[in-house]
Amino acid sequence: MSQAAETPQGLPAPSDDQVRALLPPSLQVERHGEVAVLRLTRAAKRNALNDPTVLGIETFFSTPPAGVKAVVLDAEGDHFCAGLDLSELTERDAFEGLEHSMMWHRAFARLERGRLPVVAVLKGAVIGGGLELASAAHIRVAEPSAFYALPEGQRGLFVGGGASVRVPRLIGVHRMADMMLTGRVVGADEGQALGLSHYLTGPGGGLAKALELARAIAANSPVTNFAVLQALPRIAEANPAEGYLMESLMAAVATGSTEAKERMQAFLQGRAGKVQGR
Ligand SMILES: COc1cc(/C=C/C(=O)SCCNC(=O)CCNC(=O)[C@H](O)C(C)(C)COP(=O)(O)OP(=O)(O)OC[C@H]2O[C@@H](n3cnc4c(N)ncnc43)[C@H](O)[C@@H]2OP(=O)(O)O)ccc1O
Repeated sequence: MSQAAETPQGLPAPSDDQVRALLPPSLQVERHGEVAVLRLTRAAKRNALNDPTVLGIETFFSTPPAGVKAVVLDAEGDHFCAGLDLSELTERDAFEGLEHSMMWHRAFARLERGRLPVVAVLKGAVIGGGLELASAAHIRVAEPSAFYALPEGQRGLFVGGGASVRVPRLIGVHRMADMMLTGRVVGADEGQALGLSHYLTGPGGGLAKALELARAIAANSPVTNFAVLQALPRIAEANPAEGYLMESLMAAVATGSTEAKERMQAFLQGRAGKVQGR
C-alpha cells in the first residue's frame, strides 16, 4: 500500500503548499512530521460550517498532502464548531436543502472512510453540524469545556450531516432522540460517559493528547490502519458469518504484506520495527 506518494489515480500526491492553495481561509494545515493538523479557523463565527469550509474538508481528505499518516482535526478559539452556518440556509428551498445535505455527506464520508485516521480535539461548542463533523472522526479527545447539543429542532431544521446515522451508533437511538427532542446541552463529563468522546483531558490538554495519539497511530502499519478504517465498520455491521470472513480476508492481506514481514523480523531481531508502508 502506498504511503501517499501518489494519489489513487497514480498522480503524485500534493505537497502541503499545494493542498493549502486549494483550501478556503477557514481551514489551515499545520504539519507535525507525519501528522497534519487540519484546523477550523473561523473563530469569530465560532467555526460555524459554511459551504467553502465543508468543501475544503472534502478536498483535504480526497487528496491529503504527501507523507501524512494521521490527521488531527482542531479548531481555533474556544469552540470546536457551532454547527451549520445559519446565515447560509435561510434562502434555500427543499431541493437545494437536499443537495446541501448530500454535499455534507460526501465531505464527511471522505473524512470517515478515507485512508487517514483522524483524531478530533473537542472544546466549547460541539453543536449541531459540529457534532456531525466530530462524529465522523475516528477518535475524539474532549477538553472539560466541551459541550454537545443538537438544537436543530429549535431552528426548524433536522440534522443533515450524517448525525442520525453516526451518533446513535455512539450513544444509542434512545439517547439521540433525547438530544434531538430536547436540544439539551450535554456537558463534557456526561459526553465522555455516553461515549461521545474517547478521552477527556484537563483544561487545554486536547491538542497535546490528540498529537500524542496521532503520532502513535502514524507509527502503526498503514495496512492495519487501513483495515481498521475500511473493514472494521463494515465488519461491525455485517452478520457474524460475513464478519468473520471479512476479518480473515483482512488478516490475510495484512499477513502477506511486506510491512508485516519487515515489522515482525525487526521485532524478532530486536530492531526498531518501523518500515515504509507498501
Ligand atoms: C437542514 O439541513 C442541514 C442541517 C445541518 C446542521 C444544522 C445545525 O448545525 S443546527 C445548529 C446550528 N447552530 C446553533 O444553533 C448554534 C448557534 N450558536 C450559539 O449558540 C453560540 O454562538 C455559541 C456557539 C454557544 C457560542 O456563544 P458565544 O461565544 O456567546 O458567541 P456568539 O456571540 O453567540 O456568536 C459569535 C458570532 O458567531 C456567530 N455564530 C455563532 N454560531 C453561528 C452559526 N451556527 N451560524 C452562523 N453564525 C454563527 C454569531 O452570529 C456571532 O456573529 P457576530 O457577527 O454577531 O459576531 C447540516 C446540513 C444540512 O443540510
